[in-house]
Amino acid sequence: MASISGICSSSPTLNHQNHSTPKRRRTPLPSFPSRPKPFPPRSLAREAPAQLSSITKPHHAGLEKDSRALWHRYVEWLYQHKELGLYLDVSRVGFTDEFVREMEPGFQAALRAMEDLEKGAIANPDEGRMVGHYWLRDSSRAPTAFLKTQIDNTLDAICSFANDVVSGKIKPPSSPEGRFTQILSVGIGGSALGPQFVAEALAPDNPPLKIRFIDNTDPAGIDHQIAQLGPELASTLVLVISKSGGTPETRNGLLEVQKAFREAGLNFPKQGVAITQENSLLDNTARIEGWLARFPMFDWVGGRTSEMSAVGLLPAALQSIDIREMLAGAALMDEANRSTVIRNNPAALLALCWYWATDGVGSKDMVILPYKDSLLLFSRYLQQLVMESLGKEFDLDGNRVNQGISVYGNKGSTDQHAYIQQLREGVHNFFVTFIEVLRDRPPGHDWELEPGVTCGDYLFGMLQGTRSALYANNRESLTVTVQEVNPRSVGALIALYERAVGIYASIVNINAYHQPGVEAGKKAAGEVLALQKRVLAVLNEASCKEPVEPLTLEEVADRCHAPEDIEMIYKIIAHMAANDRALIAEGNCGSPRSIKVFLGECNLDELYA
Ligand SMILES: O=P(O)(O)OC[C@H]1O[C@](O)(CO)[C@@H](O)[C@@H]1O
Repeated sequence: MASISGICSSSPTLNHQNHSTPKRRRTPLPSFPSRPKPFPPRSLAREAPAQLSSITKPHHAGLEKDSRALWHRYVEWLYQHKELGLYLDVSRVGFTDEFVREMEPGFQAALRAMEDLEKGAIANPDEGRMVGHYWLRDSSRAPTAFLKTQIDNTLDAICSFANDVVSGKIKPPSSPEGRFTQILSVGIGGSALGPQFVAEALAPDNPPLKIRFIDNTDPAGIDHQIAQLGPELASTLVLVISKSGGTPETRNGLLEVQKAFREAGLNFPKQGVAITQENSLLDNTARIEGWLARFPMFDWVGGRTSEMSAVGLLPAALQSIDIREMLAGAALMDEANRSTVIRNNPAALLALCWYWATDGVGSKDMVILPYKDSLLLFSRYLQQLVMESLGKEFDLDGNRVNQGISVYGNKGSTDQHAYIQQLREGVHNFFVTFIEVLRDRPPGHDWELEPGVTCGDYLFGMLQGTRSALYANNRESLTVTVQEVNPRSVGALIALYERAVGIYASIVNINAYHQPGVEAGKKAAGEVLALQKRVLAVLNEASCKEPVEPLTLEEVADRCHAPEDIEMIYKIIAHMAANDRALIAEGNCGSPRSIKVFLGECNLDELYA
């Protein structure tokens, strides 16, 4: 059907790479810049601490280098959560006692704001919403009995559904195996990143159901996931996850999966599960079509803090991950984070270090380096949690602040052989968070690959060596240590960062719980697709003429009444030409003015519609 001529058959301009390292404005900083004034915390606790004057970094020559003094600082500031076996070492961040004193009133106000938030205050003023992800792991804190019951009932429903699927009580309609063997999770952003991180961190080597993800509207990526499932599509449970129930990428993923089911002669509704807000488009579709199950996503849980809702818990439970342990770890961490003493409150300590390291304006990037393969996706998970929460143009008073902290990372020691060279010696625009896991392997599995040395000792040595080498060059770092990667520690890590983000946002006076910037891109994407429809209509009209009338790009733009959109029209045509779309583009894509375009087929129905 498609006919392409000229060299327009390969799209010259459309491939924009997604880099995991976000681009950011580089602000030249003197080696020890003045601290900006901390913004008086507002949001919920509106009182501005009177003594928050300018907070300045002392003009000493560098970080503490005397090893005894450093050891003293390490011991003095080391945070330990005994029950969780979690430590936070902030000794390699150079904040001073004076800085902590000056920040104290701001932190107290932020902690009061957090207390109000947990009691059900409208903490997301723009959207008029409560922010209740903390209730998910301790429903007794929910502000009403109704919400408590909703949380408890949903958790019970998740556990019972997962048990029934894993045990084979709930069966796929036409699988020879007689039980579900695969999960295909369709969702994006907060509806994918938590489940991906947790699956990578905690799924057993042979889970009862293996999980794979469609988290984009990339047709090749979708095809790949479906092809990998092969005949097991018949025993695949499809989780469609979307809080709003209307996200285009997720809708497209669903439509593509439904098409694959039709082509395989399978009955999609009997294998489909929706996780979404009540009465969303997705919820209504699932209800009307009679999908296998539906689980609620609550209005008061944001996408990026939804890992402990059905969004994260259902996929985890289906992989036999102990979700009650995850919740327990998060609840213990939440409790610790309610301390009003900064040094006893790990989330506040993190926020304090972020403020110090980034001057409270995001002047340095947060590099997350877990020394454990299973925590590989933690940095990607945190990228959304931190950047979507803190990356805001305006503060709560409407001042333009362009806040945020850029997050990237991968894993150690792998990154030693990639970008650590630059961290040690290159541009000084970051601080590092090491994630250390004390237990190398399950007990009884270790062996010495050299006398007295195990593989895990090497990993440990690499972490310690990198930390020391960075510090020696005045590069600041934090270290979070856990005993092992298990549901409890992963729950605690998620809770730690969720709260640190909330506290930090309060300190810099921004709304951490909305994402107005995302809408601009979504709206623009919608406009491009609308323009594409107009381009097709104009081309159809010209192509239905006798003889066919090939059009230049200028002519297409004029007839679309969109001369200002000519570049976008060129890109639309190049994209369609590269994709066999019954479009004939003659000329050279490298010289857009030479292009003439028409359709290989004339659609009279559309013309006279
Ligand atoms: O769960 P939904 O409504 O499909 O949204 C997915 C993601 O899209 C965003 O709204 C941003 O576009 C995220 O905040 C969210 O996690």
